[in-house]
Amino acid sequence: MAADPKAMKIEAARAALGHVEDGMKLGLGTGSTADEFVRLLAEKVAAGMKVVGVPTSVRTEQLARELGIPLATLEEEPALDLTIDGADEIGPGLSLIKGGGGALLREKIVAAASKKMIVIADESKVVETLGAFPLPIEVNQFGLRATMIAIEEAGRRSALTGEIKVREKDGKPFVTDGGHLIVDASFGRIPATKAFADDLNMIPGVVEHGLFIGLASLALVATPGGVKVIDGKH
Ligand SMILES: O=C(CO)[C@H](O)[C@H](O)COP(=O)(O)O
Repeated sequence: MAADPKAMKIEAARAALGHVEDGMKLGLGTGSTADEFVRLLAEKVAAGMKVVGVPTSVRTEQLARELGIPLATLEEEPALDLTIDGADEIGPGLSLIKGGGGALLREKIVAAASKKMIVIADESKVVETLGAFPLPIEVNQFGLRATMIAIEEAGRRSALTGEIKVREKDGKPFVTDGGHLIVDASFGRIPATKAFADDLNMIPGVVEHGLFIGLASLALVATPGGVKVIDGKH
């Protein structure tokens, strides 16, 4: 297989398609790798496969709609069979960092409403310890400074320090589909992932964070030598 990043994303997405069965209710992730899955799924739908997709972002909704995939909201289909999504980092036990595309809140809600979550990625996303990728944290706009201070304090309790900044797009604060802001925390390696995640969950202004722990059950990781299957124990 070529080491071209786009080709690797397509191969991971193609492998995920092998887990999709007729009649499934699917969570559709967000990002360039998830987009490749949506494109391949659309080909299957055009060929007669019956599925319903629940998108994790307005972006994915638009793509899936354009390509003719039948869609529902999570209100209409609150229990899903399978979610396929990308990740920014894949760590031990299939712990993940997500939110590089700013969709982490809906991605986590949809993954939690699914019997199974499969992560698709190229091998550059697999890490020994999460944290080289700045951790996206979705926060309420109200009380932003107080929330950022509380995030710094939570970091210090886990021996984590580093820059935290409000994500911008086109020179303005990036606003999520839910109307919140994203704070990216460049804390570096996060060994005590669960303890830090729990601490972040205690901050009232934190809507959700990009640490996904215990949600993914399988990762399909494209390498130049083929797609590697990682279960929850690597
Ligand atoms: O979490 C995400 C979006 O919120 C994406 O899954 C993550 O950023 C990976 O994206 P890509 O496949 O483009 O590398």
